[in-house]
Amino acid sequence: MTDFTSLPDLAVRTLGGSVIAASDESFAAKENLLNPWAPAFRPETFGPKGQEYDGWETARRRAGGHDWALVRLGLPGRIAGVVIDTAWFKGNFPPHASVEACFADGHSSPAELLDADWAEIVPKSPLEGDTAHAFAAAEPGRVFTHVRLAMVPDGGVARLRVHGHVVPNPEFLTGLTVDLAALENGARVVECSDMFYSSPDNMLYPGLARTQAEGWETARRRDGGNDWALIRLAAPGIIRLAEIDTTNLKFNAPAAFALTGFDDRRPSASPRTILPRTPLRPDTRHRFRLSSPEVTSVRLDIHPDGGIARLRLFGDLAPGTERDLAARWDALTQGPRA
Ligand SMILES: NC(=O)NC(NC(N)=O)C(=O)[O-]
Repeated sequence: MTDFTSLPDLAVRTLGGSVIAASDESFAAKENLLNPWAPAFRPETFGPKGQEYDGWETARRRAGGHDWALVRLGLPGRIAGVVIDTAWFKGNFPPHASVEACFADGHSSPAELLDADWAEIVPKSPLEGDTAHAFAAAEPGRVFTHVRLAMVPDGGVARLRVHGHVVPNPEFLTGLTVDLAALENGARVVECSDMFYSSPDNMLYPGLARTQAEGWETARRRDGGNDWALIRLAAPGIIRLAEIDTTNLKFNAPAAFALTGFDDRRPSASPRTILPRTPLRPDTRHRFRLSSPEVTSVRLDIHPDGGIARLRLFGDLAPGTERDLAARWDALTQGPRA
């Protein structure tokens, strides 16, 4: 079962993940585990420490024991599955690996995390060389903030991907005007017409897109239709400012876009136009003040096709939502908030 790989990678560096400690990284840096790009390899790149790898690689253990790496997730969430990718590690992959996860509120140090309540989410499992192994996670209903990868006994792993559902801490949403479309607040693209070049979730990532590849880009459309993406918002809310950014899309920005709102709490309610079809410029951050009705999801139509670097939908939570978010957080983190 590998369909969880379409969920966001909660550990990836571009969402704020960090390898905060490791038992050893003699051959290759622990930070490589969370690189967003596909693992690369060039043979015969021998440095003073050996062949260079785009992954985490430890020394050959001679005294027993095993190696481990401690990862702070970029975003707290429910983990559906992990991918342990041994790409390019052919004679030096670990024969076994396991993954544990824990929840820690605040900003815990590696030492403090030793006492956390660790749950095994992937039991000790055999690995192959040069292979992406997808493991469904145990405990998919709990919110976790950290994971610990164990390589038994030693070796190299190119990437650790931790796919799941973002569960935002309500403390950072309630009483504030927030980006209701931000991945970090719990929004997600749930359907789209095309993701030929890149995933539409990219539009919801934090910060600015550095290149065209960090946004959403569709193939050239030849059928007279238009591309679209449906975004489930972080929470029901009223949108006050829409920002649509075509930065880096110089020759493949859409000619125009439109936003339509839906209220999934009232399935019989008709879709509401939030912004009618509006022209777009290439390589430009466009901003529009507005006041939408209460909505739970928004469809972005782009005409006819092309790329979008970022979509931001700033607004206020609908009344009553704050209580629901707090109740969900308390239930999934198992215990009342301080
Ligand atoms: N040729 C290798 O890759 N050797 C080893 N690793 C590195 N990085 O040189 C090893 O011993 O695991």
